[in-house]
Amino acid sequence: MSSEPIFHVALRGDELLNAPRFNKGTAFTVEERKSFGLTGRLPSKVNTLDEQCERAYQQLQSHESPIRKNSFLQSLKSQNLVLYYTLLTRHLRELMYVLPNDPSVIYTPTEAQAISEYSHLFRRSEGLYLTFPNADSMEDDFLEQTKGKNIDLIVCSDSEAILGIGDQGVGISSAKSVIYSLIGGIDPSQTLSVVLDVGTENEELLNDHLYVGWPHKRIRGEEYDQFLDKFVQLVRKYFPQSLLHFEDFGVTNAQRILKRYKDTHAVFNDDIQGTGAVTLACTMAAVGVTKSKLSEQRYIIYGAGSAGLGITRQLRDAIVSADGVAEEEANKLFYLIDKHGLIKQSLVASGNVREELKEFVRPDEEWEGVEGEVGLLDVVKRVKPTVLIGCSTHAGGFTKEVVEAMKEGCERPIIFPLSNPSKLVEVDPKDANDWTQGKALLATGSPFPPAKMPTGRTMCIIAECNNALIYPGLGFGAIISKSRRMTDTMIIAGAQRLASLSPALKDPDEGLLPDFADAPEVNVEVAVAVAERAIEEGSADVSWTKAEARERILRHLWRPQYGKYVYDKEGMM
Ligand SMILES: NC(=O)c1ccc[n+]([C@@H]2O[C@H](COP(=O)([O-])OP(=O)(O)OC[C@H]3O[C@@H](n4cnc5c(N)ncnc54)[C@H](O)[C@@H]3O)[C@@H](O)[C@H]2O)c1
Ligand SMILES: O=C(O)C[C@H](O)C(=O)O
Ligand SMILES: [Mn+2]
Repeated sequence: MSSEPIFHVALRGDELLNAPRFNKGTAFTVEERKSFGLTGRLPSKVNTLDEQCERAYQQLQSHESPIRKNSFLQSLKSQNLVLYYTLLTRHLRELMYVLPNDPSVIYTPTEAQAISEYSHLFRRSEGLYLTFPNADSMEDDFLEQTKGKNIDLIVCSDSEAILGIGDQGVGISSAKSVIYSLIGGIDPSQTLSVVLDVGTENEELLNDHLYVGWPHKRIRGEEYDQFLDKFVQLVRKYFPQSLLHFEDFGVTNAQRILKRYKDTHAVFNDDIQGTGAVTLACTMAAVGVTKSKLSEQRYIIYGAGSAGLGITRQLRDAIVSADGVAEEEANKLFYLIDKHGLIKQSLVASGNVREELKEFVRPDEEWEGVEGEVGLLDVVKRVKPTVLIGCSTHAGGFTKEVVEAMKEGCERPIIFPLSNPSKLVEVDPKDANDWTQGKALLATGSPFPPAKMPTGRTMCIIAECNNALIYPGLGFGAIISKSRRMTDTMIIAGAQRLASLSPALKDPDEGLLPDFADAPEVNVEVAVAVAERAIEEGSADVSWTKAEARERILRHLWRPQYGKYVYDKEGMM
């Protein structure tokens, strides 16, 4: 007999069919139809989940463009969660990764389009919308939405810096939250996605009468901080053991907010820490291929925003802890470039450098002889970096001259153009591969097809260095160990585990990071490493030991399945 779980459910009739978490559609059995008042509400055939999946896949295929497919899946999600996640799980490679001419449907880059067209594609609300003028009712709204739920994970965004496409007013939290369930195995009914609507500077949205967000200029300063703090305190009060994930906040808020709360709750900024972790893993794999150390590299970070600083700090911290280099010495390995050129002393004087970048400022003396701003090509030529990482949103910023200069400076340049979505990539990896005669070690932020090699091996796999390859596991590791903080050391442990799974370490012709199709297994490993570390360092709040982490994680992984329903008026709703 099957070990189908039994659920006690209090909903009946249309209410049950309209609850995506419980709806099974035509898969309700004859018995269930009788006890839940569904016999007359469904056609007679009882389908299996397999048959429903086959039908849903056919319907999905009938939509031609990725954005239509994305909308179809969004509708499916609002109808039947188990079917939605089953379909995604079975077609993970195709829907999450890239086919030759078809970009990822549910994530970057199609999700960027879905967010920018949010108000026009809008059909049904999901999660919690906290809008600035409704701040007075925030606690009631929060409780109304979370009543009876045991929330482990809250993903929030104020949408100021969505990917590289800027201020979108509302959007992203639910797409990031889906990845936690799909790849990380976190039960979707224990997650909450939150839109923090504090207005927008996006004129196009403000002038669009169909815009569904609050049509007002962005709130800033003290009022913004109070609004955000009210929300964070609700999370701490009602779900003290939850993980609070921040996504796509603007550069002036991201680091500041993380710093404010990191010692009082398990908070995580994906663009800073998730990106830092996945890029550290990818760089570790690349230096593994070149048989060198992190501390033996010279790094250019092109774009010193949230991701740029997160990556720099993560790499620096790993150099200090793994290679035993003093922090000040490690800082000197980095050259940060932003829109006004290299971050050096005279730029600080002109007020163009954020406080948090100060430890990475280069001395002016280094650049004597270069007039005005020091550009990327100047730095590449003079410094001969071995690693070039892009998180600038500057499409095409790594020109042929820059890439060729990288190759002149070292045998196997490590080049990661990480800006998303695909159209903002600093260099098409195919070009970088050609311009370096296949010598560059490449990874991108959005999925790209393999590049053809000029000689030797036929294909070069382009690793997808996207935080989604690691944040679900980092999050699960923190949640399962009931950690009250997400510490830097827990993140480094996750990144090291991910690096150890790099296919390129076994065969240098393979990708630097595992394929996204393997992301669920990879994230189990990451979660184990994080939970083990949390227990070891005392951040965890559980009675079990480090040796039990794997078994606990495997036992708690959520995977979509219907189960058998029994009507119970005291049951779930
Ligand atoms: N691959 C990933 O997992 C991942 C994760 C996070 C962010 N990203 C991508 O990285 C990019 C930046 O994201 P963010 O959150 O750091 O945004 P951000 O706004 O915080 O940072 C962007 C920075 O780039 C700078 N910049 C703009 N034009 C530039 C130019 N021509 N030359 C040099 N610097 C320039 C900006 O001044 C800013 O400091 C986005 O495209 C985002 O999608 C990728
Ligand atoms: O959303 C992504 O694809 C990665 C990252 O968080 C980003 O902001 O680009
Ligand atoms: Mn992001």
